[in-house]
Amino acid sequence: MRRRLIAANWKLNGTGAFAAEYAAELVPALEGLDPAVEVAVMPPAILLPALRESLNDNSGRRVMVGVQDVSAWEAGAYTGEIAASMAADQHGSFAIIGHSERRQYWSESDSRINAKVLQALSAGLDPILCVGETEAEREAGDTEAVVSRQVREALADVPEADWRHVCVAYEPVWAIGTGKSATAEQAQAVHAHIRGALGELDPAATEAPVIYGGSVKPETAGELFAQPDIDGGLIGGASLNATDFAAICRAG
Ligand SMILES: O=C[C@H](O)COP(=O)(O)O
Repeated sequence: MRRRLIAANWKLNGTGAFAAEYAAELVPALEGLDPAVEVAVMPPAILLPALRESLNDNSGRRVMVGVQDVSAWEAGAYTGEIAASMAADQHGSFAIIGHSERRQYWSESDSRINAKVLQALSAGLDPILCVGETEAEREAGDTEAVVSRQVREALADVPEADWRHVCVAYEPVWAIGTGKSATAEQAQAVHAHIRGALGELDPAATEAPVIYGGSVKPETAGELFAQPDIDGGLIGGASLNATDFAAICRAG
């Protein structure tokens, strides 16, 4: 049985006070949630210790935390970077890697993303690798080729024993923050294709969860997560409201 994961990506939002209020609201709202559903929140890295602490204060230990990016390097003269091992040291469990905003605004290449995935795995973080096509690529009929390339290159050299720690997020770029989610059928088709691409890399990789991100809302989550190859979600805007995020977790 594959893992099921609902992850929040706060992007560039939040403060210590927001983290405290969020934890106090989220933990009771998740009461009774199916224990098989993993829940993780990725605040800006500087807020990770505050969020972890606030979750613990509210007995919210089942909610895991993580970061939105890690450095491709382990240590050294890389000003402004945060190493995967530092996030793990602060009790992070996950790292979003290769988000389309990082690919777009920081020109992250598949090979740089691959280095980050391998850093995360060796530090003991579970990478959530983001892949997805732009609107122009979809219109040109290139969706499958684009996500196949991203999966193949970003997940090169993953050790066989580490596949159980890898998660892929399919995030069509045209659906991120636009209010225009992929339909359940569109997403399911790409997820099935991604699973095939994972299998070509390594038979053990087909068990990696593939989650969907892009304008997921409490009202749309149920239909998306009911698809056979959609194992959860990576939630941006709607995750900033703890009540909405908890409702999305319940649909997982
Ligand atoms: O990481 C999350 C995704 O970019 C989705 O963001 P969104 O839910 O605001 O569309």
